Amino acid sequence: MTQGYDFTHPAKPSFQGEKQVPLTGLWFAFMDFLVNRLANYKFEVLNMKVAVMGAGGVGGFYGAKLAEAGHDVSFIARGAHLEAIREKGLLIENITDGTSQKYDVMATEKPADIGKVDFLLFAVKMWDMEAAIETVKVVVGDNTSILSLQNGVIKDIILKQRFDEKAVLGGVGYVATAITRPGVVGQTGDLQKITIGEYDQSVSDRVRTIVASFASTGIEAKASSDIEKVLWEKYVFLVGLSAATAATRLPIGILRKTPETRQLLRQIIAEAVAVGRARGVHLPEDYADDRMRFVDTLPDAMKASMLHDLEAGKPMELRWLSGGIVDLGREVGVPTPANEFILAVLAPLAEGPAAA
Ligand SMILES: NC(=O)C1=CN([C@@H]2O[C@H](COP(=O)(O)OP(=O)(O)OC[C@H]3O[C@@H](n4cnc5c(N)ncnc54)[C@H](OP(=O)(O)O)[C@@H]3O)[C@@H](O)[C@H]2O)C=CC1
Ligand SMILES: CC(C)(CO)C(=O)C(=O)O
Repeated sequence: MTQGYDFTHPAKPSFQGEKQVPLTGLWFAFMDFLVNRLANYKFEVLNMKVAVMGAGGVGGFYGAKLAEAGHDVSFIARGAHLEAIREKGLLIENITDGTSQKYDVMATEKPADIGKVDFLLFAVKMWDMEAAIETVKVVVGDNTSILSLQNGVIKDIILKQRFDEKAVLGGVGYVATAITRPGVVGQTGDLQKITIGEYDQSVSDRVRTIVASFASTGIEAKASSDIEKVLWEKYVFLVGLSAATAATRLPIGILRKTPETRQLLRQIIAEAVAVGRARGVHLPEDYADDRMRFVDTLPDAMKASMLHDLEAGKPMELRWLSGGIVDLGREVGVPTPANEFILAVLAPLAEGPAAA
């Protein structure tokens, strides 16, 4: 089955570039302009066979949207959540406005039941990643595209090592979701964005298909010709938000107005920006200040998912967030003392309280 998508949809996908540094920025702005022109033509979006590894906050949400867009989606889930999805379907509930939508989807703990897919969406917590890769290998064939919406940049380094590098797309999801009870993914607020792109900076049909599919469901979907930069834009912010909220067990409101914690947050972000720049990522030199202005727009009560995990007695993604910046910084000789401090303070709880 094929579907034609109308790019006059209100949630029209955007292919415009992010704020760029001069010269390199001009090149990427030009590339994104071309993509934008291309995207204004209708094209056939093939129906894809999709597997979603991890039916939690992110996998459940974005996977359900792919089903809504008409794709054949199967979820790999486990435990009580799997049983509930099988019995009653997957419910996406907006906690803020009370709306909900039920999706009758296929769910299994045995990926072999699904067979080879066109598209694999990868969305488990980082501490589950290696085991999940082993489990899900069976759905990956020669023509399978793989997109991880996990946080950070380490996820794609791992995926490129474990699968064909060309299969891996870069992508970033902005949404605030969690499993609120078995079978139910709760979304807070109305933030729902996604940006994806090819690592070789080309504009492929698979990127256009996935962007158009998400856009058709109302998600603010974009393609980028500099996906590495897009990943780092979220990474530097999230490393700061995770570190500051988890280390203090406080939401962002009080942290950003207390001078000492505001300064710590800015330093964590500035170190991450310096690491990214030293690795060739096109982040502006003053990007930490840009991110602090963004931090000032967040709701007072907002906490990063890492603090939610800490409060729920789960492990944390500390070693891939703060720890990732420390490791990636060491590789290029950039000191990261504030990130090292956070890593040390939270490390005893990183594997969960049971390990402490
Ligand atoms: N939640 C959010 O708002 C956002 C999260 N992210 C990132 O997305 C990634 C996923 O986070 P999130 O969706 O919140 O995580 P969740 O814990 O909500 O979902 C992950 C799901 O995957 C399941 N799972 C893990 N391993 C397997 C396996 N081998 N077989 C079957 N199921 C498995 C987990 O089961 P179980 O519970 O039994 O472990 C859980 O249901 C993280 O990297 C996170 O940082 C990015 C943007 C926003
Ligand atoms: C900040 C947020 C909610 C944005 O998507 C996030 O990714 C997280 O807390 O892990």
